[in-house]
Amino acid sequence: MEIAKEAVAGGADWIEIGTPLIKSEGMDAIRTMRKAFPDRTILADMKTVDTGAMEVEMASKAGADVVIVLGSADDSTVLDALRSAHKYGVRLMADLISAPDPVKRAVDLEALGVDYVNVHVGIDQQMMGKDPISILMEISEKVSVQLAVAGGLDAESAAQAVRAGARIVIVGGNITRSDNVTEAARKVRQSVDSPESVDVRDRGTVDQEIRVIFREVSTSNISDAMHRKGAMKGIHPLVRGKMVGTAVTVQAFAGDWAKTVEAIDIAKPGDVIVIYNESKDIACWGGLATLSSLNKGVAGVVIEGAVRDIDEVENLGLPIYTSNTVPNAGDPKGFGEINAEITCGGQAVKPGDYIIGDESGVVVVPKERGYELARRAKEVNKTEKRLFDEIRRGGTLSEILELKKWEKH
Ligand SMILES: O=C(CO)[C@H](O)[C@H](O)COP(=O)(O)O
Repeated sequence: MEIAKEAVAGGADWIEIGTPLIKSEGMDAIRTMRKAFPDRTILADMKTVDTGAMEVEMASKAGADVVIVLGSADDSTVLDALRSAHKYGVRLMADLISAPDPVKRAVDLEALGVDYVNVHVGIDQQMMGKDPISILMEISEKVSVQLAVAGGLDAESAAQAVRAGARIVIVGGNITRSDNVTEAARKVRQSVDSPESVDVRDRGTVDQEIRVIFREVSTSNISDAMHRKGAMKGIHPLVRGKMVGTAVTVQAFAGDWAKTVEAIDIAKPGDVIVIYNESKDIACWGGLATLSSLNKGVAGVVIEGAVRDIDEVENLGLPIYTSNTVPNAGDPKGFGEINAEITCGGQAVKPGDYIIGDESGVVVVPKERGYELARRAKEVNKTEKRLFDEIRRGGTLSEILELKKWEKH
């Protein structure tokens, strides 16, 4: 309710009751919003896939103005939902989420007579790098039904969406999980009203985008996004500093520092050297290796093993995370491997995996899930910012999360 009030203050015309809220609170969620916002359009995201007439009836009687049916539902469901919508005086929106051929389905749905077609990329799909704008552009050339658009939109993509032909812009997380909902809604409102004035940023390559996001989030956010996995055990910050990069791995053996130092020559700018050294009592890394790494633009070093020259490495400032420190080193004998799959801090690390370190420790993100987990960690980060804001207003974490209600039974 608070979020809805703040979003309306920022200029939202419609309030969408999202599917998770409907699943949690049922039709009461619609009734409550209808009562609180008599002059706003209430959109019930029922995502109806069967029994279209009954679900539209329920939502309309609870106070919805517009009800969402899945675009990929059978034609019989869409048609019966439409009959019910006409009977109860509400409008029907068909949502193209996960439709196998969204362009063709949009044409069909227009022919069936729906009031709106929603070009929607779902939250899980967004995490895999899908966005709705390109599909919207294609669809807007083929239909004249009013188009809505949803799927990870913010002020910038809202402007792109309007330029691409959307009449209704549905924004979820970038408003509801903002720490300033009114301001976030106001920015979207401005973009929708003056889309031509909004500049679209170049996000760079996927790897650049991943690194930017990992810089913005914490290792705790990433570990949450990985369902409590990914964190190295027994590895702590030695030289403090945020570290984001891709792994160059080293398997080293007790008393031998040849491969750890040769890895510096193989590393590219922005890489993190991740070392498993058999011994925690003989250092495989020190001041000279650290200075060499700085010359190569290495982003940081992680060592299960030992580091020495602590006064020097602290002055040099390259982020180093390790399990131990000792004064003595071994010799460069030449055993070991560079860029083999290793285990460091109890985590499997492959060359190219994303390695992120901060005050809480180090997490490993498999390279093939880099984009997805960066995006999911960002979502965790947004939720936490919102929770901080709510706790600042008074109350406790358990009250705000309704912990008792949601404990496992
Ligand atoms: O229906 C939804 C998810 O299925 C969301 O409401 C919709 O995607 C908008 O939220 P977001 O902007 O966070 O994607």
